Amino acid sequence: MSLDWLFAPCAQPAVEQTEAARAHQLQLTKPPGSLGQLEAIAIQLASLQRTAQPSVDRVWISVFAADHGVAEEGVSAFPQAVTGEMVRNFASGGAAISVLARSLDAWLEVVNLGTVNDPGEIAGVRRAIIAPSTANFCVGAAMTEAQLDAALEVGAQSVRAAQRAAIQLFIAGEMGIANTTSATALASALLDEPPSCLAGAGTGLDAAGIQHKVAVLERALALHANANSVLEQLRCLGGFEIVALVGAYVAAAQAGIPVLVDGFISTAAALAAATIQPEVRPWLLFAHRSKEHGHARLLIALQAEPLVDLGLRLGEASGAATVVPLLRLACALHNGMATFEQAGVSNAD
Ligand SMILES: Cc1cc2ncn([C@H]3O[C@H](COP(=O)(O)O)[C@@H](O)[C@H]3O)c2cc1C
Ligand SMILES: O=C(O)c1cccnc1
Repeated sequence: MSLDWLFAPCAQPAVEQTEAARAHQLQLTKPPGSLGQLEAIAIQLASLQRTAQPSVDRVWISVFAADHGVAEEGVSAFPQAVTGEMVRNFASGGAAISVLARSLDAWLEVVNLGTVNDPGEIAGVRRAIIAPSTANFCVGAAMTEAQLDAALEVGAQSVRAAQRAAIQLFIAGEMGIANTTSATALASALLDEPPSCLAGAGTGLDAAGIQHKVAVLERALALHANANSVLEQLRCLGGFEIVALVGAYVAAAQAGIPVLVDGFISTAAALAAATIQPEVRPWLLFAHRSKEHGHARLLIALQAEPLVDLGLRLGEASGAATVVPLLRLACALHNGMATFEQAGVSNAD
């Protein structure tokens, strides 16, 4: 499989719609700028959707699930079997993201890229199995080149499915025990910062657990010190679900679909995507600041100002889904408020 598609150009936001939306906001019956980030979101969505009337009624959520070889180093508070068990829970409607997707009337696609405790064929799960797990990246590369290509392609396939459903906003999330270790390794490599500055509690490690995680990460980063392109860093340190997120973000930007990014793991993937192609960056909106320690640092690197900080640290796309109502309200205000002229309200002198 060729990776040529990954370097195909991204869509361009519509500058004229940015200007028109900005001018429109100034006409609405409120002091200029008083709706803060709600104004900025509406303007950004108008530009990305190339319309005077932005909307995020039609939302797509893909959750990519996969297991990690590095779990055998004891870096998570939970056992590896949880990944496969949660795939079943996503599909049967009991997971946080299942409830959020239902409440938002959003499409929910669950994608299994490889779980040790494989739930098999179940309704509502797309099987895109690459291997039961990545390899332990403390011992060797997490995956082969062919597996990297395949995982990127799985993410792009989700975007194509979302495109067929004519969706207006793409969200992706992840599930994979030990994937905060993989995401932290990736963040360390991309930012060239020590893991001690980025590692956090994940599912709930205590201080000693985090110290052990840092030691594991230091070993892994030393082993893969020669990985000096983003794709090589993804291959050596990534997970199948993280690589699928990268593929999805690039494909969404190429397709001209706005993306709402979730928490720490998704943001690490977003940084990888924007490093592969800087033109991905304008298509990304950032939902929330996760409680996971390294997230703030990743957001700074992406010059991203997330909309909320609710102390979330779940993943699964749950933080992004939680913020969709705010995006809908931003659009409703932009499209529905009266202008000074329409309402007969006096504007500033
Ligand atoms: C029941 C359960 C549901 C989850 N949903 C997301 N995660 C989150 O926790 C995992 C990452 O944390 P760590 O690196 O510490 O393993 C990922 O699966 C992530 O999506 C979950 C974790 C658990 C236990
Ligand atoms: O912010 C996240 O994405 C996150 C944090 C902790 C555990 N899982 C995911």
